[in-house]
Amino acid sequence: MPIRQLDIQGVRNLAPLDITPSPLVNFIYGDNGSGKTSVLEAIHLLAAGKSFRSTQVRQVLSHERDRCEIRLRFQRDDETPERELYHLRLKNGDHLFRLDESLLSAQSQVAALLPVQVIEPNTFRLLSGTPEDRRQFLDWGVFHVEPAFIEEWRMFRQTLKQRNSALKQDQGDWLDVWNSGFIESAARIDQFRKAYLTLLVAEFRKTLASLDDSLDVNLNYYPGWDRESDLASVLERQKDRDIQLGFTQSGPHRAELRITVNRVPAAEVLSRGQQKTVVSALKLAQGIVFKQQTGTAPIYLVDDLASELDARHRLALCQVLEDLKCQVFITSIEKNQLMDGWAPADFKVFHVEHGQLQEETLA
Ligand SMILES: Nc1ncnc2c1ncn2[C@@H]1O[C@H](COP(=O)(O)OP(=O)(O)OP(=O)(O)O)[C@@H](O)[C@H]1O
Repeated sequence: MPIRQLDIQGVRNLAPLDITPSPLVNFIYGDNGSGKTSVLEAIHLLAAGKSFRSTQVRQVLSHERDRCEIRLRFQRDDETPERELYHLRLKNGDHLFRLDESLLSAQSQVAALLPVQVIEPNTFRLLSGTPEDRRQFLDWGVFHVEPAFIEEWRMFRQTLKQRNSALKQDQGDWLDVWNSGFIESAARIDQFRKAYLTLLVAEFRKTLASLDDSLDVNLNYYPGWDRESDLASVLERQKDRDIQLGFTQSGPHRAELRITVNRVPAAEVLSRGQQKTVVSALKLAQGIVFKQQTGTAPIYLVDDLASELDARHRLALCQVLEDLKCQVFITSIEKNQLMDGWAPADFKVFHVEHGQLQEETLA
């Protein structure tokens, strides 16, 4: 799924840039504050519709400009023609996404075309963050390998909204109207998630072992309701409390991926570096499953590779990325932190200084 050409304008401190990345590994190095992360952030803004470090997209736009523009040409595989994705975002919040000459109505259309995975210094928050963070992680995988999932999820969200609205208006008698659709949709979402998890868990185990074979981490799926009961009985049992609270306490919107070590949440027992290793293994496993199911790998954005990882773990992570034969953009402060002990088969090096990005010619 490589990006063949990348053109960024108006993002943070970056001077307008237009580069032809390697279809495999791209090293980006430079001093603190030079603009390395901003390059990754721009790709993420187009591919995922948001920044991975600011909750407010507005912050990504250069102080000096009223808009940012990101344009890239990508190719799904060698057999398919190149296509162009374009994203325009104005300071007032207006934005658009375009594929070749056609406007796209939903960002999810871009996400489906250009799947990206991010490994960055705050990546460990997947373990310490909210159940919703882990649910979103799980659903990224389901969305990308099961085309029917997004529509099912949209329908479920709609039914949930209507059910919650009935609860808020204390219309308990109406709940049965929504319950059957809610339960059917919940069952389908649960099936999609479980099928995906079977694939993910197997790859996660192998990947974690190749990054660090001393870690023994378990993934447990909680569907969003008491596993011992069926959802219909749970809803019936919780009806009065749901009315009191004004929302539905159980269902696939409450699903979670529990990540534990000896039954204790991994975030409570693992060191920062170990947490980063586990989350990296999860994200790499998602890429491996994605490639198995679709024939092509996602693009990896690895920001500040060295943060929290020693040389051995860095090298192991890079090796998994190389084996996956995916396109990678990796940043680091020191060039040798990137290239020490690892010389991928095909790579380009870019240096960033005060927002200016230059490709280095390799001897
Ligand atoms: N909206 C903005 N407009 C212009 N400049 C900005 C804006 N937001 C941040 N900056 C500046 O742009 C630079 C962004 O740097 P970035 O985070 O990409 O650097 P980096 O090379 O990844 O640094 P580090 O190694 O410290 O993580 C910083 O110097 C920051 O002060």
